Amino acid sequence: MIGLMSGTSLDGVDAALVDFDADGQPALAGHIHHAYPSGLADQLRAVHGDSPLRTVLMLDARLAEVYADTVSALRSATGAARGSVDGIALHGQTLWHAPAADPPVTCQIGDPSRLAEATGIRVIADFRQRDLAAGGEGAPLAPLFHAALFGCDHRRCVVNIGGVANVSVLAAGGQALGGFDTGPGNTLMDAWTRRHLGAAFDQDGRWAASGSVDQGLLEALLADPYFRRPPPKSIDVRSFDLAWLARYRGTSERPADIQATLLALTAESLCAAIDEWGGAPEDVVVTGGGALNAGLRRAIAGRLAPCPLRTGDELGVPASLVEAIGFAWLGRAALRRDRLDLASITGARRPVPLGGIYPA
Ligand SMILES: Nc1ncnc2c1ncn2[C@@H]1O[C@H](COP(=O)(O)OP(=O)(O)OP(=O)(O)O)[C@@H](O)[C@H]1O
Ligand SMILES: CC(=O)N[C@H]1[C@@H]2OC[C@@H](O2)[C@@H](O)[C@@H]1O[C@H](C)C(=O)O
Repeated sequence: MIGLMSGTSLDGVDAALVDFDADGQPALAGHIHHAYPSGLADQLRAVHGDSPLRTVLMLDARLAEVYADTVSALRSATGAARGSVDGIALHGQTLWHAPAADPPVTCQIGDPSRLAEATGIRVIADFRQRDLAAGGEGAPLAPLFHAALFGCDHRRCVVNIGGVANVSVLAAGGQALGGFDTGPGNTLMDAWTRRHLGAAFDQDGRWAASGSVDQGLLEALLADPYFRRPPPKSIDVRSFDLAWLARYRGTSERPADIQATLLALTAESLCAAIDEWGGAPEDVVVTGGGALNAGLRRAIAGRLAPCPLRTGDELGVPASLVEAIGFAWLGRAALRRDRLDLASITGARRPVPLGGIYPA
């Protein structure tokens, strides 16, 4: 199974070729990262609720081509024959996520029909829709595969730090007890870095480390009601953008101090959520692109101590590939027609099958 994940950071596509044993344990057989072609991330970032349908449909088709190129590059890198791949589990690109709207909606684009046609491999997509239809938030879906990948004999939290950060709460024995979005992951730090340094991200939080946390601003940001709302809960990445930051920020702060404060915001909101709803874990595993940020890892580890912080890599799963492997896991579940129980995570009313199947 191939898992394709393109997340809210808009940095490109993570692709994982995954084999499963009879118990559903994944083994990574190969992977690539395919950066979005120049300009595409900016086009995606510019989409908003009132964007013309034409713009959205063009991006839907364009992304399917990018995903097909990604699958082709992964097959070349691994030598995987078309016939040996059971399917492509496609997350797609989230454009809009509004579980509290009436009716609730979530939108992931990247046309699965075109991808099936271009690759000759069946595609499994639209994973979030059925959960939403069953009364769930539609996100996060990660706790189920976090349990399969990282469940163990003690209480554990698994954190994904992408554009948005989410946490999964695992019981001793590995069962997923809960999971929710904790708030911003890398999104605000990335946006601030793009604005002031013209770079995609703040490598290892070095720029943040050159500034000082503005405690007053940090407290004001942490007073946003989202952080105190009990789960189930999930967010659109735009809920925490530079316009949100501008509502709290004075005009005189140094940009590096703001960056230090944004890094502290990600770390503190995440750790406070674990304190409150994490079930007193014996360790915390960090995954996602944010796990590669040494400065952010230090801030989280310092705040969680003495509870140990481990990375996905330390446990044998590359941190930046967990979501792509996870979607392969969800693709396998869809082909098996498993009904997945997300009641304690997204709030879905009953176990439902996730994902639509687009035959080759
Ligand atoms: N060495 C590094 N230093 C700092 N930040 C890093 C580093 N490597 C990766 N990142 C961060 O990780 C981000 C990419 O993370 P990832 O691929 O997990 O996001 P995503 O899958 O788009 O997000 P989501 O989980 O929200 O869907 C980059 O935008 C950057 O902020
Ligand atoms: C709507 C949407 O795309 N949500 C993503 C996003 O990225 C992180 C966080 O917000 C999480 O809720 C989710 O992705 C992961 C894979 C999930 O569903 O668990």
